[in-house]
Order: sequence, then C-alpha cells, then structure tokens
Amino acid sequence: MEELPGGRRPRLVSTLGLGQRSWEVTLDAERGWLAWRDPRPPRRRGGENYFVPTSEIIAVEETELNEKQRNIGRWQKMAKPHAFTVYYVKKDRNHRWRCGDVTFSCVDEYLYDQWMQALKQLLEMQRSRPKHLLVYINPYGGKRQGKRIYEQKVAPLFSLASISTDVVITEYANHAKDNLFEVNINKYDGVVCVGGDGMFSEVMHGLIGRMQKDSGIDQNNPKAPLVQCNIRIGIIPAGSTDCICYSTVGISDPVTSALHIIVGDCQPLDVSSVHHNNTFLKYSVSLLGYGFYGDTLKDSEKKRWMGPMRYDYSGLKTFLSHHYYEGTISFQPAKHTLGSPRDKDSCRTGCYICKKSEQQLAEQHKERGLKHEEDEEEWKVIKGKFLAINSVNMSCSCPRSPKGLSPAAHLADGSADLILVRKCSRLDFLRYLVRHRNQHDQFDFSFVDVYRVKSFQFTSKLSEDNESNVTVIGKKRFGQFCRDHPACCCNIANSTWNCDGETLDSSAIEVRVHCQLMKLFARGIEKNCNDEAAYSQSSVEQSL
Ligand SMILES: Nc1ncnc2c1ncn2[C@@H]1O[C@H](COP(=O)(O)OP(=O)(O)OP(=O)(O)O)[C@@H](O)[C@H]1O
Ligand SMILES: CCCCCCCCCCCCC/C=C/[C@@H](O)[C@H](CO)NC(=O)CCCCC
Ligand SMILES: [Ca+2]
Repeated sequence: MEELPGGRRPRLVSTLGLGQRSWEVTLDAERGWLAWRDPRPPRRRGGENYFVPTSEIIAVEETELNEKQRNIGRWQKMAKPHAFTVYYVKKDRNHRWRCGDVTFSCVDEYLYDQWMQALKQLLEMQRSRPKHLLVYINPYGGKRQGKRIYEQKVAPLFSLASISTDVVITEYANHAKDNLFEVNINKYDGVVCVGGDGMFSEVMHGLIGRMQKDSGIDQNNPKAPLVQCNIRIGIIPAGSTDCICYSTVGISDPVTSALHIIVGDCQPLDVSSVHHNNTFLKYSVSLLGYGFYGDTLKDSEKKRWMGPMRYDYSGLKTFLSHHYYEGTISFQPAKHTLGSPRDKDSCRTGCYICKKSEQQLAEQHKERGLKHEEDEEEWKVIKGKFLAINSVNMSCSCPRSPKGLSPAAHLADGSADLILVRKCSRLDFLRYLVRHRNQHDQFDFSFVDVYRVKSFQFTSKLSEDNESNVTVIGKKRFGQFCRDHPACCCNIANSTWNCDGETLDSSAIEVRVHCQLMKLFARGIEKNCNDEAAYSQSSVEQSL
C-alpha cells in the first residue's frame, strides 16, 4: 500500500462476499484496523460488526473456494470468484487467544489484488515481528508433552505467519544454556523455550550470560552494571508451574503464547542477580524462596517422576514438618517506585508504574554516575525466625495461585517484594497459604511483613555462628535438629533457596534487582472491562 502525501496511509472500503452475503469491509491503515460489517439493518438480522487491529492480523492467504462455497448464494451465476483469508487474533475469555479466520471473496480480480497487496504490505510494516526464531524444547518438562505441544499447536502457527525456525530438542539439563554461548545469535529475532520455569531460566542464563561475556562484564562482581539483553524470549508453557508465562500473559496456554510471539509483543522484565561472597550464583525473575518454598522444591526434586503433582506432595510434607529458620535479612527499600506491595491495583499492559520507575532509576544512575557516587541508601536489618522468606520480582501468579505470592508486584519496576513469614502456629501458616488461592489479603497477618526492595542480603544464624566460630550445637552428633527439643520444629540446619525452581548451593546470598534487564514476547496482563483495579495514569496521579 503506497503512502499518501504527508505519510498518510489509505483506506480501502469495499463490498466483499463473506459466506452467503455481501459485507462492507474496511481496511484503515492510518488508524490500524480491519473491520467488516453486515450492511443489512439489525431487524433483518444484519448490523453485525467485527473489528481487528492490524497489529493483530497473523497472516493473509489466497484461498481456493470449494465447490459448495462457490455454489452458494449469488456466486453461482457469476464468474469464478477470487477469495482470500485473513487470519487474526481472536480474544477469548481469561486472556486466552485463538487464531480466528475470515474468508472474503469478490469477482473483480483487480479488487482482489488491491486487497491482497494492501494486507501484505501492512503485515510487512509490522517491524517488531520476528522472522527467524531459535527454539529449544525440553522433552522432559512438566507432563513430558513439550515436543507434542510444539509440533501440534505452535509450529503450524509459526509457519502460517511465515516464521522460520531452528529447533533444538534438548538432550540434557543445561544443553540450551551452553548452546546459547556458541550459536550465532545475531541470526535470530528471538529465542523460544518450550518447557517450564526451569527451562526459561536456562535460556535466560544463556542469553544474559552471553551478553555480559560479549561486553566484557564480570558477572561475579555483584555491583557490575549489567548489559541489557535485547533479544526477546518467548515461553511456550509446557512445565509444572509455568509461573513466568502465567504472570506475564495471564494464562498458561501454548496457543496464546505462540500468538504473542507472532505479533511481536514486547514486555520488559526485572531480573535479580544472586551472589555469594563475590561469586555469581544465579539470576531470578520469579521466586527466590527460603524455608517453605526452598524445602518444598528440594523434596520435590527426588519425586520428578510424579510430574507436576510432586509439588503438591512435597508442599504438604513440608507444611506438616513446619520447620522454621533463624537468620538476618538486610535490605534497601525501593524508594524510586510509586507503588507499594499493599496496593489494590495490579501491574497491567503498558503499566504506568513500571514506566515511571524505569525513568526514575535512569535519572538516579545518571546523577550518581556524574558524581561517581556509590549507592549508599539506607539498609534496614531484621533478625528473626522465619517459616518462609520469599522475594518475588513479579506477582508469581500461576494456576496453583491465580493472584500469586504478591498480587501487586510489578513486572518491570526495578523492585522485588520481600515477604517475611515469621514463626507462627501451623494453623496460622495454613491460613496464610490458603490466602494464596482466595481473594483475601495475604499480607494482613501479624506474622507476615512485606517490603518493596531493590536489593537484599540474607545470612542464616547457622552461618553467622560458624563465622563467629561458635560451635554448632550437637550438629554432628544429633543430626540436624535442635538437641534440646527433639520434638520441636526449630531446625538448626539451613534451608535451601528456591531460585525460579532451581536450588541454590549457598544459604547466605546477596540479591540485587536489575530493572528491565531482559525482554519477553508478551505484553503483560491485559486489562479486562471488569478489571477495575488496573493502573491507569489518572489513578496514580490521584494517589500522589
Ligand atoms: N533433555 C533434558 N534432560 C534433562 N533435563 C533437562 C533437559 N532439558 C532441560 N532440562 C532441565 O529440566 C529442568 C526442568 O524443566 P522445566 O522447567 O521445563 O519443567 P518443570 O520443572 O516440570 O516445570 P516448572 O519449572 O514450571 O516447575 C530445567 O531446569 C532444565 O534445565
Ligand atoms: C491449602 C492450600 C494451600 C495451597 C498453597 C499453594 C501455594 C502455591 C503457590 C505457588 C507459587 C509459585 C511460585 C513460583 C515458583 C516457581 O518459580 C517454581 C518453579 O516453577 N515453582 C515452584 O517452586 C513450585 C512451588 C509449589 C509449591 C506448592
Ligand atoms: Ca518488579
């Protein structure tokens, strides 16, 4: 479609055949939509109206009408019609997307060519769409359906959208990560992982690691300014929790995720770096959990054969064991962000809080850079006995917990929500866990504290004692439990950190949130009409 003077793009309005009738079809390239309308008055069952943003058109194809289609209605007496099918994103309930299609026809060959050319040009103008993707499939994630899901549900959509792919079916853990250090990454417009959170984590480590290596950044330095990773990752959910996909798309559904990749969505994501004694351990985007979630994960690793059910089994077992852990948490509050973890509003597509926070952080870094200053903002220190310490970079909503561990956490605001669940009774802890699944405020308990932070450190009592050379009471002779109260739940051993579903070797860690370090093929969770709580600029301004 040629541009009009002044950069304007034209409007095509035609009467085209659809089914047995003629419809008024409009392509408004300037405003970016395709619409088709039944011109009959509503009382004659007309007036139906469909509307698709051009950014959500997947493909257009020439179509051969079959005998039956050609013989219906008015075409039978006319010359052979020309037809084309437009494939587009059809939005269903609960953030589910499907590939819809509509076939238009006309007898005028010139009109047909005009439509085909205009639609094809419009598709070519969608510059953020990927053309060539590198795909990693974990055949053993979740219910071991990754390969089938990709082949049956995703590959046909990619080929419809003319996306070419190089597919690697992983043969061992860390295959994708290692491979990302070797491939010619510039060949690709994105990387897709088919699997769960663990598989995503592998791909993310490969990409961020590769980026730092190529830029000469030492990942072992906890204060190193990491280089942003601009190559987007797409997640096709085929794991056990699929929390990252659910929290960034609103549903864990392979077709929906494939369509977000095809239309070239982009959602920046905060990433936390985790260090121990100036040694890099891992990055995290969803949950860093010590105590309950660490113990659940550690136990569940031995039960991988159970598939996703292993988390329910190990979760129940960990809940019954009711272990708590002593330690010290120090953190720097995130003062740059407008939101707070107790907000009623959630992070949604185009989130204003995320945009503002990013600007604010960039300004702070610029000022600090000019003055060559270190970030010396205050640290708060909390010592205590905890059943769980959870740091989440995003809400961590997933099918097990639809609103997540911190419903108001933001995807890209440069902060994490640090949730401290202190020692309490089993019944109270159960009440807390139940609130992960219902609408009640999970922070409204005297034993739960939540802080929005930009960095934190944790040391367990055990490692503090070891460092100060205090003998660890009865550890060797009496196993891991308290010598004085063998029946109590005081555990003098350490828990392990659950880092996006992987265990960490060290309990003492240093964590820093890196604002928008990477990007996903997603757009955040879209606002629904009934989603009144979603942030808009005006709601934030009113609260200032
Ligand atoms: N071919 C393979 N053989 C064994 N392990 C693999 C292979 N490919 C990937 N992995 C590892 O499997 C681990 C788990 O995979 P994945 O995250 O896909 O599923 P999951 O653990 O069931 O789901 P979730 O992480 O959502 O709970 C990942 O950490 C990944 O490193
Ligand atoms: C009485 C009912 C109480 C039920 C409470 C259920 C609470 C479920 C909350 C789930 C929160 C998941 C947070 C995301 C963690 C992922 O990075 C990680 C890897 O996939 N998954 C787990 O660790 C899996 C963790 C699963 C724990 C059960
Ligand atoms: Ca965040």
